[in-house]
Amino acid sequence: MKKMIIQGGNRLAGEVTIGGAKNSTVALIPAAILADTPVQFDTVPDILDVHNLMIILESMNVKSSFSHGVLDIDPTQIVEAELPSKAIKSLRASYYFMGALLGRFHRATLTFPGGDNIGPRPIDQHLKAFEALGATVSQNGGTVHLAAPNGLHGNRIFMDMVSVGATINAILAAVRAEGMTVIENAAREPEIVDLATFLNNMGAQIRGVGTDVIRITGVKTLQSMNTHTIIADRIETGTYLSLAAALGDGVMVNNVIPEHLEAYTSKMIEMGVNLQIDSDKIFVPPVKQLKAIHVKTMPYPGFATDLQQPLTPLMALAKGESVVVDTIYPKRVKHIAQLQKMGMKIVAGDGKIVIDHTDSAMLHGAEVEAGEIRAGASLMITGLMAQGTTVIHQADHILRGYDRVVWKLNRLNANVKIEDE
Ligand SMILES: CC(=O)N[C@H]1[C@@H](OP(=O)(O)OP(=O)(O)OC[C@H]2O[C@@H](n3ccc(=O)[nH]c3=O)[C@H](O)[C@@H]2O)O[C@H](CO)[C@@H](O)[C@@H]1O
Ligand SMILES: C=C(OP(=O)(O)O)C(=O)O
Repeated sequence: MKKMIIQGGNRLAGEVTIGGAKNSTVALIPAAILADTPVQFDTVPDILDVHNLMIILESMNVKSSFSHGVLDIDPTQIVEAELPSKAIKSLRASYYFMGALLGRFHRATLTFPGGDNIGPRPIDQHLKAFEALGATVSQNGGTVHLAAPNGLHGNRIFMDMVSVGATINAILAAVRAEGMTVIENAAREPEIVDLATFLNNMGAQIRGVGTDVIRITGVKTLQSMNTHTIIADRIETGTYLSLAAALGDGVMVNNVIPEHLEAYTSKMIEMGVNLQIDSDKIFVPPVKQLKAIHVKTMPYPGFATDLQQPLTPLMALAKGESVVVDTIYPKRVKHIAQLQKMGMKIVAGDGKIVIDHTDSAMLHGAEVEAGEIRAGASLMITGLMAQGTTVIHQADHILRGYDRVVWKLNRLNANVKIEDE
């Protein structure tokens, strides 16, 4: 495990460039094993999830190399093998190998995935989708066995709830199945559109992504002809927008898709942040006075659950009481006790999180723990705002999803380092 050490109190200024989206990347890498040719991705974020997915690929004799944001994957010599459970458990998205292996070999055996501990994260809708396509599902302790000896056949799948992961897994299993699959009540996140763009460019027939009805006509082969450029990470973007507003003297955030963040930027604007939004970048000027807001997390295009914690330090600066209701993960509260240790006035109860005005002079460095990635992001921003030294233990959670975060922050005039525990 690593720890992040922050000397707080510096004002930040300059430019930061956002990397490729974690939640696209972690679906694209498993999707690569559906190809009959080598594939290449660029603007790949340098995050732990990518390195762990590469370990999983290696176990199947799928060679990959990653340098300067370019990831090459050659799935042409893939073999069926036992997947390394430590790497599988290190991230959530390892469950995409269920859909991808099912699509490729018509069977898969995987241990349950890990990922952020943010309350219950069942995978019943993923399994329901696989069954609808003709797979049998059996579970044995922490292991899931999937088998479709007669192949996969397109079908109608109505998702009981809007799920990013289940929608992606259904796409991965259906893309090479026989016949047509219709996914209803599908999730509409931009990362799903990115995945479908990659697959369609290889010859897949996926229509309707970005709406709640996705139609997939199965194809026999997928062949990559070009490099796929991963979309910008909207959650990383939102994190830098928040920290720029909280302690910036003018920060330009480059490589942004503003349309993916409208629910978030509209809340920042409501708070009084005079964001200057351009086609692919956003300038955050120094902020004078902030108003309290109410936030309710929703599936896309609503306010993302992954952004409630990164916005929390900014809400603490606002005059009055801000309220967060996380409808996706009501138990996503791992940041609260840690932020209290740093002097923030924040409490949870009755299904909501209440953040009261905290003068930045009252925030002080402390020893805290990043219980999960976005809790870690809120501690990191608060540590930058606070006077003194903050040590964030379990910082691997942050490194799991924030591209070259120490380098990016220090270029903005922060004082941050990572050390082994
Ligand atoms: C790798 C990745 O892309 N992770 C994202 C993905 O996670 P993930 O794909 O795991 O999240 P889902 O969209 O599936 O979860 C949404 C809700 O549905 C519930 N549910 C989901 C599946 C299922 O089979 N049964 C079930 O009950 C979940 O408990 C949750 O309350 O979307 C989340 C919600 O936007 C984000 O926080 C994560 O960053
Ligand atoms: C919850 C998250 O990630 P994961 O689904 O990979 O655990 C996140 O990115 O905020």
